Amino acid sequence: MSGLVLTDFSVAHGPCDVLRDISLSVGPGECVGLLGPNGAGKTTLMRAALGLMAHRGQSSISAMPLSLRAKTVAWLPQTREIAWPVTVENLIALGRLPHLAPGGTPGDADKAAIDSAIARMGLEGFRTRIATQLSGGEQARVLIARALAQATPVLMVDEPAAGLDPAHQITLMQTLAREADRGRAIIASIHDLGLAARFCTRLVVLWRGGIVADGPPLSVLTPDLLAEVFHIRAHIAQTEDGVIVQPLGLVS
Ligand SMILES: Nc1ncnc2c1ncn2[C@@H]1O[C@H](COP(=O)(O)OP(=O)(O)OP(=O)(O)O)[C@@H](O)[C@H]1O
Repeated sequence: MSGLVLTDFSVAHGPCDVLRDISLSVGPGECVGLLGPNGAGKTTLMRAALGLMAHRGQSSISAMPLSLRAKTVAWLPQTREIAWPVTVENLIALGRLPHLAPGGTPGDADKAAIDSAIARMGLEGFRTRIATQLSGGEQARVLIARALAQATPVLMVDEPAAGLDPAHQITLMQTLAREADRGRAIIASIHDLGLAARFCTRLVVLWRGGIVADGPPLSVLTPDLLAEVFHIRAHIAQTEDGVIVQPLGLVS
């Protein structure tokens, strides 16, 4: 199974580099939480790595031909847009398109992948609902299910927990962690430090155009880093349920 390798990777918006000379490798089995304050470049990094934005340097994914890219990486963008009033099941089935022959229809393996994604996102009762008529959080779960149904070795998701209630946030993060356990490479931008610390195997922090920390959650989320990068202090504890990170207040 493949992952993502970025080498000397830089991205500019206009004349300014948002990201400079980043090197990052994410392999099978890793669930990487991509952290950083607003505007740090998390979305930019993922979109450029996918080949959706111009960049300098190398991305192992953007270098692939389009047909291979669609079989290699599934992408959940930050802006959840459902363009057509299709049923939930048909929308999730779109995740199988890269695997179908031109003009082909879904076979047993495709139907199994769709059913599995529906089950993992708890959407059994929504199959025949019109996707555009769902709540924001329900639509987010449908789009995550579409990405899961794509069954790619790499899953890149931009703030996947945004808009989900606590139970569905935990379900989502458990699902991502399980997908990593099964050998996928997961890259998830995430603002909730508690969810990131508890469910990700590795955290990568973007700040001022570069990676300023990269490693296991407890080694990354130090008081100094939280103060300098996020301007917060937090309670951090290792419990039998995992790492807990609770922001407490601002530091100047
Ligand atoms: N199309 C654009 N044109 C010019 N600047 C842009 C454009 N898109 C993003 N930027 C700038 O690039 C920087 C990085 O944006 P990006 O969306 O990657 O950050 P982010 O870390 O994902 O932020 P957030 O946590 O707020 O979603 C920001 O300063 C943003 O204002």
